[in-house]
Amino acid sequence: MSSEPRGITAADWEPWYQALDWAFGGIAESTEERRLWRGLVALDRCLGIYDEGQVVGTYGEFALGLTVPGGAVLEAGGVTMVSVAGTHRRRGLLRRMMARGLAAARERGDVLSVLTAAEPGIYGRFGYGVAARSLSAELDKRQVGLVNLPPGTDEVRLRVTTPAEALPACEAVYAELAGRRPGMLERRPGWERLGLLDPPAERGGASERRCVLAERDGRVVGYARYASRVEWRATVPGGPVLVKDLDATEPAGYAALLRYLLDLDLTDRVRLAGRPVDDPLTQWVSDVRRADLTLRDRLYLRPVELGGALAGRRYATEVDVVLAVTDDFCPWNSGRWRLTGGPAGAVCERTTDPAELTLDVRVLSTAYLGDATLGALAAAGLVGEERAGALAAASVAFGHPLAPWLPHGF
Ligand SMILES: CC(=O)SCCNC(=O)CCNC(=O)[C@H](O)C(C)(C)COP(=O)(O)OP(=O)(O)OC[C@H]1O[C@@H](n2cnc3c(N)ncnc32)[C@H](O)[C@@H]1OP(=O)(O)O
Repeated sequence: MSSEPRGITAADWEPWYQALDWAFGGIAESTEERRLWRGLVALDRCLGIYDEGQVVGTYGEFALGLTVPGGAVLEAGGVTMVSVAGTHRRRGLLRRMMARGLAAARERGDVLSVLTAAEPGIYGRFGYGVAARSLSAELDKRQVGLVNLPPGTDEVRLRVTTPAEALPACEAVYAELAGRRPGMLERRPGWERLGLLDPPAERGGASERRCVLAERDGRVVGYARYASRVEWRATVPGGPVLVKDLDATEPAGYAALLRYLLDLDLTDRVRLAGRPVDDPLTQWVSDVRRADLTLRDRLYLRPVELGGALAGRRYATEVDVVLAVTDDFCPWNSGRWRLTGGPAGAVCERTTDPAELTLDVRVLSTAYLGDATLGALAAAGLVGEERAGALAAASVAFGHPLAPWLPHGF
């Protein structure tokens, strides 16, 4: 076996993807979805490991642009389609593919690498930290209502249409949000089609997806894509409203959409997944205990070039701090860095000055978009403070008013 990863070509794709499918125990996706991912993946970044002509390892990447605090969009490789054949596991094949992938990302000039993990235990050893978590909720309509809705909610006009017809308006809303909230992905060509995926075989008895648009003063200010599954128990109707996407550029639009989803007849609950952890619905539900909120890991991130990553975002307050970072997997990032910056921009350069905060790259990754504060990470024993006061100042500077959010998987 040649255990060295190599690039693949279009001709390698089918057997390569078949190996991925087997390693996952069946990906169970529609032809339409498979075609979409094939069109979006950066084939020239995909790697395979072969044993006597058989694919035994796969690694793919999307070319993404990720919003960071302050609104800049940084180049980020989105690691995906990672697998090793059951016959070849725990021999270091994944480790080799990750090392090769990150070395190529560095050569290309990517600043960040991101992924969503099949299992949380896999990627920490490669320097990835959970940079954005997500919330799911199930609102029992008999127990949970909405209170304290924002002014203007009653002026919002709602219009139900198809996801295809509404797509341009939805994309405009998405683009506005993506510029504001860290963790969101810039909409590059082709990704808008994610919103249209609705294969009948994957509906699980639910309706075809619909789209409801929220309009105020003639402008679309939000949308929800949803399906419902009406379940009759004898003569009593019930069942969930399944919310796929819910995005709005202003609170009134968001509230009106949520109220509409809760008011749909013949259903008894509303299920939302992959929401931001600071979702406004947590402020509006009348009974937060019965909203069944669950927190999950969502976006994993690591810097490819630490200096570029820290200089690429902005900071809530002025900051001047020397970070001593360990990075065993990408040793070019290890060492001491002076970060100087604030709301207008930042510089991050190597320094020989004494360390003020010490931390591993994985911990820095968790604080990078503002999901966890450096203070909270220090309280967990993961950040060391060598200069009194450095932690509190840096912790505030790294924060962001909106929690980071990855609205959809990749
Ligand atoms: C971004 C994505 O695509 S996520 C999808 C990941 N893929 C899957 O889950 C598909 C099913 N699983 C697999 O294909 C394989 O088990 C993989 C890809 C997860 C791991 O591949 P392997 O070649 O066995 O990993 P490798 O031998 O390089 O192990 C590297 C390290 O990760 C650890 N590791 C591997 N898989 C797991 C896991 N599922 N959970 C926790 N730790 C893991 C190994 O123990 C090893 O630890 P060490 O560094 O302390 O020695």
